[in-house]
Amino acid sequence: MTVTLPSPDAPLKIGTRGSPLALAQAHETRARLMAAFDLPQDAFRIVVIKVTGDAIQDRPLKEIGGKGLFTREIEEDLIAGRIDIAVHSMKDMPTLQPEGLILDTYLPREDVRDAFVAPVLSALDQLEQGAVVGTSSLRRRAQLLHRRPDLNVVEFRGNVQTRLRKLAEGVADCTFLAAAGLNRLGMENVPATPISPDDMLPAVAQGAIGIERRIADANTAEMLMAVHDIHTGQRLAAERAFLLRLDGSCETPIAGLAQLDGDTLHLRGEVLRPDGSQSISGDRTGTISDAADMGFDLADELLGRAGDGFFDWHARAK
Ligand SMILES: NCc1[nH]cc(CCC(=O)O)c1CC(=O)O
Repeated sequence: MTVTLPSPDAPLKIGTRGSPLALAQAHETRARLMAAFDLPQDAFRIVVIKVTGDAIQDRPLKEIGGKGLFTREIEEDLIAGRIDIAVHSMKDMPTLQPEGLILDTYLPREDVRDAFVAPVLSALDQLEQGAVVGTSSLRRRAQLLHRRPDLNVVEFRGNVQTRLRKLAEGVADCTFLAAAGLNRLGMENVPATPISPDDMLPAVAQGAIGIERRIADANTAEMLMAVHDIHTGQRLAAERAFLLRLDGSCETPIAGLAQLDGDTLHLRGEVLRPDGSQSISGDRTGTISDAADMGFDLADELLGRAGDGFFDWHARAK
């Protein structure tokens, strides 16, 4: 099949949220497509789409509830043809997409680690007894409380810039941000120390950008193959299968990371109680062709070890 390339007269419309990080990811996608096909910048149009999750800033996400708070409007525009592709942070994406859409193109993954961000301190163990940690991530909250039950975790919503401002205002002693986000925003000046995945296992798909499209749009599928990163795809296949089997929603503290060593895939996963009182983790090693099965298998093991009742808060929250 020959690809019909976009042009300034018929640009490819790239849908994205309007946060600085989302825009940086859309710009990276455009730059990679421009390079792959030797296209000018105006062969693309970046379309900023307002989503519910960004509009409501004063309430915790779990109170607003509902799935797809950051994606629904974008996916509606994609289905309706108002945009041709949508660019997402893969870690914010549900494991299943709406009918007619597919999310199987991934750009090369950035740093997967979480970073410890504090004006003065450089590591978690330097925090005083009872120190205040700002985060809106259930996973980070549970992982921190598991290690340091004395910490005082407070809700910290908003985009990266908002959280850094709150930190500067002294609302919390420290916060945690994905290193990938800081790198993509070029924020080298932020006092951030990356944490080894051995100490804090990242969210499934952290650091990966995904590009969603209409299944029926064969031309776009062909184009996107030129920017897809196979290794990221193999790692996310394992991680997202793990998440799918656990029925991961935004209400469940889950962590997962797959790493490649040649053709060998190593997957680690963790589930926690939201209050940090229990953490259950495990790992699998296999070949890349078994990626999804490794994810399902590890999830089954952790579910079995967790036993009845472990996920009860999840049922209650629904
Ligand atoms: N939930 C917000 C979100 N979604 C993706 C990233 C960072 C970039 C990435 O992981 O790809 C962030 C911010 C953060 O966790 O600090």
